[in-house]
Amino acid sequence: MASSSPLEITAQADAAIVEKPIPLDENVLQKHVAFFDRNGDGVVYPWETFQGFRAIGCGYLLSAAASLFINFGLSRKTRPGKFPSLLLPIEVKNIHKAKHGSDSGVYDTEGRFVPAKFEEIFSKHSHAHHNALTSDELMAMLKANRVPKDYLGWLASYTEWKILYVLCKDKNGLLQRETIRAAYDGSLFVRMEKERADKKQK
Ligand code: HEM
Ligand SMILES: [Ca+2]
Repeated sequence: MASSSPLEITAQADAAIVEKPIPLDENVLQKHVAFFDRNGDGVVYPWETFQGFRAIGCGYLLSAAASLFINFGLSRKTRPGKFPSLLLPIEVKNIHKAKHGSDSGVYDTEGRFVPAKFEEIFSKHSHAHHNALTSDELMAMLKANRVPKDYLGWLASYTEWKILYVLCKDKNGLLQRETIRAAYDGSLFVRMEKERADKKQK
């Protein structure tokens, strides 16, 4: 095995510590969703959502349920005009229109990343550890974000965060800050797919 030079090791460590700022004019919510646009044509069909879930290691049942639920729920909101399409396409460029209530506010109404809101997740809710959420802390955050009577928003937030937690908690049951950060811009999904493909090859 080739050994890394001290310079390379320092560079790797720096990359792990320093969070690269994302320019505010970049649409981070579109990046979150683009992973699921498997053929890159700007539209996410239910079978692409399914393939994306499978690619990051979810079982058939969860992937099937998620793709129906997500495309059914979001297609109409992102489509131009009044008429729904039976193929349930989600238009990536309009994904900000699919935002729901009772969320963290980390994506603004245009789908940009709001660093102050991201910091708030940890300043308000991570107590046991500096940069990670326990399962209980996550639940407390979801409850704190709830807008009264916004039941669909509660359900949407609950599923988003619970799936993230179940798939990506570490061996101590913690959802790390870095994992959450990478979920927002979708780089987490790319990494999970690659890790899974690498494992399969071995
Ligand atoms: C394993 C797959 C996925 C996970 C773990 C996941 C997780 C998340 C998380 C944690 C949030 C942040 C919510 C907040 O800030 O309170 C979020 C937001 C969002 N996700 Fe996903 N997501 C996944 C797949 C998808 C897919 C396939 C779509 C659509 C094609 C999608 C569309 C959205 C939208 C529109 C939001 C914004 C909600 C809002 O801020 O109101 N996500 N997701
Ligand atoms: Ca597509």
